[in-house]
Amino acid sequence: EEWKERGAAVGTQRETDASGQTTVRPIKKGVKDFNFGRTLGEGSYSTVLAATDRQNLKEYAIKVLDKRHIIKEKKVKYVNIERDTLNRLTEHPGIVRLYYTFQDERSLYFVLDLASGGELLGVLKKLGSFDIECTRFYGAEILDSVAYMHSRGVIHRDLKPENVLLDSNMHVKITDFGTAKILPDPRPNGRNVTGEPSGDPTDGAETDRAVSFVGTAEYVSPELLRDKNACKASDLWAFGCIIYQLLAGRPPFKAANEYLTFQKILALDYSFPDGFPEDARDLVERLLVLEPSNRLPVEHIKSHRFFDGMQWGKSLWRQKAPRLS
Ligand SMILES: Nc1ncnc2c1ncn2[C@@H]1O[C@H](COP(=O)(O)OP(=O)(O)OP(=O)(O)O)[C@@H](O)[C@H]1O
Ligand SMILES: O=C(O)[C@@H]1CCC(=O)N(CCc2ccc(Cl)cc2)[C@H]1c1ccccc1Cl
Repeated sequence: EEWKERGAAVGTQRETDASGQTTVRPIKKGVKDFNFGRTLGEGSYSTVLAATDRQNLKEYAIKVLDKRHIIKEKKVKYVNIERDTLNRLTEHPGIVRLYYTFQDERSLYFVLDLASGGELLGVLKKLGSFDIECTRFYGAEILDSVAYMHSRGVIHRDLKPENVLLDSNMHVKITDFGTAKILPDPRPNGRNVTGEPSGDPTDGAETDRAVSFVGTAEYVSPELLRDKNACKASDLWAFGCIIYQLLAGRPPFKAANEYLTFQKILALDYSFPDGFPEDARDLVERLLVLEPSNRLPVEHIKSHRFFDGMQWGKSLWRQKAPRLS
């Protein structure tokens, strides 16, 4: 049962011995169960390879981490956070799913959904910017995925187009949970247990230990810069930056270096290019708000006029992705 709640091994195998005694055990996969293919990308501590399961011919992305490098760089904590968050986020189409973990003497392996469409950032760079229809669709899928994460007590903390991957049907697959914040299980007494940002700035704050992580400069929220506290609303700040960037082709806060970018964020120093769509502008203005508790909560974002007519829930994920032109 332990492995089930960890969610890491999704398969089970049944073995019946001579005496007819059947035991059900989690499937233990290993390197030899896969044919490794092309390199999909490299991280600071990882290499991600395409791989095929030799039994069911399913294709996966396998993230390989070198143990010595992880230990040397003191990143063991991030490995455990990535595993724990992925084990919590197992029931949503917009989140890269973890199927198995295994290891050998040199490496750790995470067997993940293959997102063969690459990064949203790559598509955005190629097109320059998105039209309203594409921004609505990708905004909706990202928001739906963030809402699910928050309902499971996970704050991503580094949302950005680079971490929004695309699957073979060009639907969203959010990745990179090594720097996420896992909230203690929601307290029953009056806390906002639906996972909605209660706007309470200490909601998910890392009050128990010094925050060592700050996200990517352009998407970092003011509260993280000011009080070193990330909360669910910090992901909604990043979401606002992403909506702006999809339509404008650049993020709202970008300066010559990180320090100047942080100054712009803390001063809310940004402006909209001419022709920026009115409805989107109104939405972004309600998200890029310095006080986390004054940001539009998820349910209000879903009913904002920018998303008028959007089908939320399962049909969002069943519809065809709009052609990116
Ligand atoms: N599930 C996946 N499917 C397809 N490609 C992936 C998948 N996960 C990661 N990649 C690609 O592999 C590359 C490395 O990803 P990885 O998460 O290992 O490191 P990273 O988070 O990008 O880098 P860093 O660790 O420095 O932040 C990325 O460019 C990403 O686009
Ligand atoms: O939680 C798990 O899935 C197992 C549990 C047993 C185990 O030993 N590991 C590896 C722990 C670990 C983490 C970092 C380094 Cl550098 C070395 C070992 C975990 C592991 C195995 C493979 C891939 C990732 C992880 Cl966290």
